[in-house]
Formats: sequence, C-alpha cells, structure tokens
Amino acid sequence: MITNTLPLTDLHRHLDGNIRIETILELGQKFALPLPAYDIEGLRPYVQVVENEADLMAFLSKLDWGVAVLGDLDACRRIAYENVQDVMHAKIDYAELRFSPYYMAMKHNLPLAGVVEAVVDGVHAGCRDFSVKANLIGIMSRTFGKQRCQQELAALLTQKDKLVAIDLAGDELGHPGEHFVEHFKTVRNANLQVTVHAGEAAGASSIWQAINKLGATRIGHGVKAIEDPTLLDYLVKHKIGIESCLTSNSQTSTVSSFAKHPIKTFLAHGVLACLNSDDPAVEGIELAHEYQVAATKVGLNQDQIRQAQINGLEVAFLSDAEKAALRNDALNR
Ligand SMILES: O=c1[nH]cnc2c1ncn2[C@@H]1O[C@H](CO)[C@@H](O)[C@H]1O
Ligand SMILES: [Zn+2]
Repeated sequence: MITNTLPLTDLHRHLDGNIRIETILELGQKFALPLPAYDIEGLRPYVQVVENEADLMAFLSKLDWGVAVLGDLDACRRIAYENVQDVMHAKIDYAELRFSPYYMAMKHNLPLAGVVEAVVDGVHAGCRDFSVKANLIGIMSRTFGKQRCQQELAALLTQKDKLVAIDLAGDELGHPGEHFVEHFKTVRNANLQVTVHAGEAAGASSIWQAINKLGATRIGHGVKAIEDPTLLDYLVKHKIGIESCLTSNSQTSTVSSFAKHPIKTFLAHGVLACLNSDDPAVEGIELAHEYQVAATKVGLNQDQIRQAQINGLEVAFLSDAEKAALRNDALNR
C-alpha cells in the first residue's frame, strides 16, 4: 500500500487534535482539573470519535478536552514533543504539524506568544531526539472570530521564521473566508505560505475564495471541489494541492460513505491530492490506516495510491533540494 522507496508525508496533521488520551489523564491530574472520566476507557468516548458525528462542529467538540488540560506552557511543550514522537512511530518521513495557539491557550488564559514559543520548542526538541523531519503551520481558529484571529496571527508571527505557512481552521460555515482577507494580506507580507480548510462544511465557492482572496496554494479537505469541474481544472493547472483526510471526512459526515469520497475523481483528473491524517488521536487512526482505507474502502488502485504519495511530497512546503534529499533517503533505505 505505502511505497517504502518513496517518502511518506503527512501534511495535514493538527498537533492539538492529537493529544494522547494518557496525557489528557495525566495533565488533568497534575492540574487537578475535573474530567468526564478518570480512566482511559471511560474517557475515550469524550475525546475520540467512536461513531460518525452529525457534522463538523460535533466532530470538533471532541478536541476540546485535549486542550482543556493544557494548564501551563510546559504542558504545551510536552504535547508538541509527544506529537513528534508519534510521527516517528507512524514512520512518517516528513510531517507538517499545525496548531492553533488561541485554541490551546483559551481554557487557562495562557499567553498566546508563550504557547507559540512552547510549541516551537517542543517540536524542535522532538525532531532532535527522534530524528524526525517536521515543519510547523500556524492556525487561526476562525470559530472565535476575526478579532481573536488577529491576536492569534500576531502571536504566530512572533515566531514566523519557525513556521512555513498559516492556515484557517474551525467553523467554516459560521465564519466564512471573507472575514479573513486582511489577515491573509499580513500573512503573505510576512512571506509565509497559505493553506486553508475550505470546501469541507461549505461549498466550492469557499475554495475559490480561499484561492483568489486569501492566496491559498493548498486546500485542506477541498471535498466540495467535486461540485465544480472548472475548479478541478484550475486546481490542476495551478498545481494547487488538496490535502485529503479520508477518515476525518467520514467522521464529520462530509462524505456519506468512503466509496463516494471524491479523491478518486481528483486523482483521475490530475489534481495533486494527497493522503493525510487530520486529528489522529481524536479519530483513533494513524496515517497507515488512511492508506488502507484508500485501498479497501475508497477503492483507489495501487497506481492511484502511489500517485497520492508522490503528490504529498510534490505539494509539501519544502524547497526542491529538501524534496530531493527526502526522495534520495527513501530510495536508499
Ligand atoms: O477537520 C477539521 N476541520 C476544520 N477545523 C479543524 C479540523 N480539525 C481540527 N480543526 C480545528 O483546528 C484547530 C486546532 O488545530 C481548532 O480550531 C479545531 O477546531
Ligand atoms: Zn484539519
């Protein structure tokens, strides 16, 4: 399924959507916080999707306990560090880890710039200790509105040299991309790349908006691009990558079944779609599982799966030299 002689990438992976259940328990105890349960199996249904959710927002509520236990900056550093260890265990050659500092900070009023620094620190230490290659993407959580996102962006930009891109995530229907045009002007002026969660809860117009008004060169999910053949042509022509997350799309009821997932059409059309995890701990999956699902449930053939793996490196926020080095390493292992 996964081609061992090609680099394996995970470009769409929320580190604050991948907090280990054991860590939630430990941090909850450390900060003497009330939790809905005090053992792993009791806690699981509160922090992990056990059955598909009705919609995106119901799914996203499962991430809330993980960030609720981030009682100080050390806790933020710890979960960032553990995320890199998880990348190593998942045998991912290159990961782009994304996080929303306001989402991590909000429960305990942590300083936003401090959270960004702690995450940068934890990921850096993890990459060193576990020999992992990773970059960071900063998220503005649209769910909390324009103003909060301005604060969040300002905090992220204090470490802009440690980030490769900025993303917009959260409630796509309640907070459309039009509210964030100014934010992304700032992002582009800071010379950061742009990827946007679009066409997940909202339609194809949200993807057009992300490209034309926000400057996105990659799209998170982009499921609804399937509704617009002109958009598919545009994605191909401009080499705009689609970060597909199969299990996530099923769990948020964005697709009604795996068999109906549009990635098959995207790949047939020549769109640079790739396979990614999204929120591994919340979904109860790892990246290898997504390759399995692609084969057995979505019905991609081995050539299509291989193409998706190639696309992951192609659209990664890396230089040509970095991509070549990863290709070389994979070929020679
Ligand atoms: O699949 C998703 N779609 C949209 N937003 C998401 C998804 N997964 C996580 N987040 C959002 O990303 C931020 C944490 O990194 C939070 O705003 C969370 O709601
Ligand atoms: Zn996501």
